[in-house]
Amino acid sequence: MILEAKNLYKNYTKGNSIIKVLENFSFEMEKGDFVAVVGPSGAGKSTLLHILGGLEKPDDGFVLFNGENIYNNDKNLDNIRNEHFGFVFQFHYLLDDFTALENVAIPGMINGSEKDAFERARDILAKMGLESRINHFPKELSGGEQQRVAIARALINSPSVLFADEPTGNLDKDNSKIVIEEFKRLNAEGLSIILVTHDEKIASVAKRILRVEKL
Ligand SMILES: Nc1ncnc2c1ncn2[C@@H]1O[C@H](COP(=O)(O)OP(=O)(O)OP(=O)(O)O)[C@@H](O)[C@H]1O
Repeated sequence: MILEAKNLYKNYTKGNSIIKVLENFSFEMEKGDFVAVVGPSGAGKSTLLHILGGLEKPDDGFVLFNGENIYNNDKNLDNIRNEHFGFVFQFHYLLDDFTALENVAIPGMINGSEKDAFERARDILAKMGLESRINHFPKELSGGEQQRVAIARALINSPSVLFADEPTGNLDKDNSKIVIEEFKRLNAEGLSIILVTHDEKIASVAKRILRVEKL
């Protein structure tokens, strides 16, 4: 199993009230799986994705990556996140003053040489059909192109699991389609993907649908 959640609990407190988000939630994911997380607004989809991706600690329970408890120690968690996990969000968060190529290469410099990072970035962008856009700045790209650059950036350190939170939430129909095709291609190449969406049509491209309910 590449990713497992065991008996997760998560509450938030807002003033005097407690918002229960996860209660004894367990989940297993095999390598190469493609899971779409769907459910009503406020059901806890993003919270679950953040907990599974090592971005937010559960109140109780475990998250295991390749059998290892990711929240065991902070340094280990940083390593797992940087080396094995990739993230794509609804907004691309690209750096305005850097080109598409630089945006993708920069996080790749943590784990290798600058030259390698640029070569890998060029490669990934080319596979996404963005070869002619590598020297463009984010504002010179369409919404779909920007999001594909953000996906390329998430892939620069060759993650084993890609976490995506409403990656098409900000895109029109045509661009959503292009981005979703990209996820399908990456999954076909062996990447494990977990994707939050409220769009059933997008969820239908996944291998498996995980429905979360509001507690
Ligand atoms: N940091 C926080 N502090 C307090 N409450 C929070 C916090 N983060 C999330 N919540 C609450 O937890 C619940 C689950 O939120 P979450 O964003 O995970 O839901 P979601 O299913 O992703 O919703 P949406 O589809 O609207 O994005 C919501 O009621 C939300 O208001």
